[in-house]
Amino acid sequence: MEPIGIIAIAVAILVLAAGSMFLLLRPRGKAAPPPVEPPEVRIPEETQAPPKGAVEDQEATTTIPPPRTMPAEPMVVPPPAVEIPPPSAGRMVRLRARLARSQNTLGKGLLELLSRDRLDDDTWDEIEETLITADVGIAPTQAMVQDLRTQVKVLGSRTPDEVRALLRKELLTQIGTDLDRTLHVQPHGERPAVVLVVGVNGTGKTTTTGKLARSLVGDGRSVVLGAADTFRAAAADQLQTWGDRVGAEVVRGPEGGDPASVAFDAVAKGTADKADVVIVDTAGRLHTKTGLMDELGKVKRVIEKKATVDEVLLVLDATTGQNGMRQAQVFAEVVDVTGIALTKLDGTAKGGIIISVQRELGVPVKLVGLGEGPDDLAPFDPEVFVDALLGD
Ligand SMILES: Nc1nc2c(ncn2[C@@H]2O[C@H](COP(=O)(O)OP(=O)(O)OP(=O)(O)O)[C@@H](O)[C@H]2O)c(=O)[nH]1
Repeated sequence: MEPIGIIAIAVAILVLAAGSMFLLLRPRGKAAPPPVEPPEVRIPEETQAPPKGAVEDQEATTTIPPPRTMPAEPMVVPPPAVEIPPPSAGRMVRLRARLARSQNTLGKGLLELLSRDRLDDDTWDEIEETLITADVGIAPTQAMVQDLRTQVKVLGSRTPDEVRALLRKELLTQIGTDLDRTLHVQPHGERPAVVLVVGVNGTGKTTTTGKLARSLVGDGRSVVLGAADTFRAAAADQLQTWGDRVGAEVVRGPEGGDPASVAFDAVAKGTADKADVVIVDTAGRLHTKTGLMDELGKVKRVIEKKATVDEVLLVLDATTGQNGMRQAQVFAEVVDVTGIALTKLDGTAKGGIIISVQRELGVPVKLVGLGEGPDDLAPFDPEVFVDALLGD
């Protein structure tokens, strides 16, 4: 065969082979490019979020493997920082602006009326009404009007300064400047002084007990608190918070337990710790007079097995007026009240209650509550009070 023939046959074989290879390898139909799958990410078991409902089921099932982490260090909760409260002196001066509403009624109102050129019967009626509205009470109001009438006659024409001096003197006479308003909280040698806090619930009894503890600590005394208001569970917790803040021990009993037993334990603790003062917060429910007498009488008798009750503080809410006064009278008949803590005197126009409560109960107001802040309880100072009412 001619070389040209051989070449032609070889080319033909090559073309045939290439054609059949193309047919074999050609893709069938128009295929889409394969989707690009994201690479699989494996999350370590501990960090996977639990399926919905797994948290609730955790207690009921044992299928959740225990955590593989190292056991955590036990959490140490730092004890609450003990505060150093300010001393009680000068508090009433600091809080005098809180008497603004009583200042408008008793102070400015009376000053304006007494400064009129002619003081006719209508004006004296207005003066009387102002005093009654401020809760001065009927009998003290009549006494005040009588005194003021006499002195105005003596004076004749009056300068504003004279009117102010006249009213200042009269208010101080009615409030009393020579009553013993000191709190009896001196310890007896190794034995602490005991303060019993009584009064209707909601008057601010527990708050006043806590504030008093703060103020005594601020004056450098050591205090033990007795949560003998076992009737209201939250009262003991409330007192605990007050005590914790100033580092005062709080003795409490079971809810609904015997208040006398808590009072006894508190006095025992105060004696053992050589505390200066034990303050006992009582429930003093006004169910019946005999029930109240039994409860408070027992608390007092039990304390007297170990100590003496130096002070029985009656807490009275200044905003409750004559109704509060009637309730206070029941307490005064049941225990020998030695002093009154008049709360919520801030924001009330009824500052005259100081005059009526002292007259009705025959005991001095020793403390006044002038706000919800922890240091808003002040030893009552008649001169600062009257000057705050009359303005400078
Ligand atoms: N504005 C004002 N609020 C006061 C004053 N004293 C107490 N309060 C508030 O009166 C409310 C009642 O006080 P509590 O101390 O819980 O009353 P309580 O008499 O102890 O009540 P019980 O524990 O149920 O006996 C609280 O909101 C106190 O903050 C005060 O002087 N001024």
